[in-house]
Amino acid sequence: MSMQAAPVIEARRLSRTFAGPIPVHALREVDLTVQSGAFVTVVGPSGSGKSTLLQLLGLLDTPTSGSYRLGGRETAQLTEGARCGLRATAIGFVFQSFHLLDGRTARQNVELALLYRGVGARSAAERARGALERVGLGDRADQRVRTMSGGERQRVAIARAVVGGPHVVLCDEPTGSLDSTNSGLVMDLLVDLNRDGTTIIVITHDEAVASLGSQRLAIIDGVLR
Ligand SMILES: Nc1ncnc2c1ncn2[C@@H]1O[C@H](COP(=O)(O)OP(=O)(O)OP(=O)(O)O)[C@@H](O)[C@H]1O
Repeated sequence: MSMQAAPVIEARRLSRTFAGPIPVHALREVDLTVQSGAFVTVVGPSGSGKSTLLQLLGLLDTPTSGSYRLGGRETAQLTEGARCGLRATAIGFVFQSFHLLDGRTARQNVELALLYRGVGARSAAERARGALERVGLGDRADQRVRTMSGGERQRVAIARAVVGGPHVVLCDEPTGSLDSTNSGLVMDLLVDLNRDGTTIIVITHDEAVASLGSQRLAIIDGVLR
């Protein structure tokens, strides 16, 4: 009776080689299928290809070979403009070092994600406030990010990542700059968002974070399994 929806992510034999005197095979024929609502964790040692994988999945880099479908759409032939557009609407990013505008308020940071996509100012302000409430920072919306703790900054970054309703949220070592208390808060929040239906992919060194995954993967020397 039920029809299987297309996976959010479908990578087939995805490879990325960095050219040079000695070429680096950072990713080797990676196959990855992520269904809507999954919580994927990827662990691997330094240099194993984790960031390269996330860059490809986030349309920040293009594969040397292989196919990558995002939200049912093949991405290989997209123009740079179309890639940017798809990245802005389909993907939320959370980085280890937050990548926020420190001189702006929490709300301004979250709003910007919507304004870039052409959402009207008033609607953007409302949705930003809602997203900040969702991460427990409703009362901090007008505080400058510069004056916030690392844990609070990461929650602002998560609000920014989810505010546009992306297909998937990609997290690169989201707890890497946090102490254990704040790591715990951020992990709880990611689990919570996933329960509400957000598809999440996290790359991490942290076994505690990895253990949260419903789909747990490891990458070694560019090979994912
Ligand atoms: N732009 C680049 N040019 C050349 N080599 C690169 C480039 N980016 C990554 N590499 C190489 O590709 C391999 C995988 O790197 P990647 O950053 O994906 O690893 P990682 O698992 O994320 O490592 P870490 O945990 O230390 O961040 C490494 O050998 C790295 O040196």
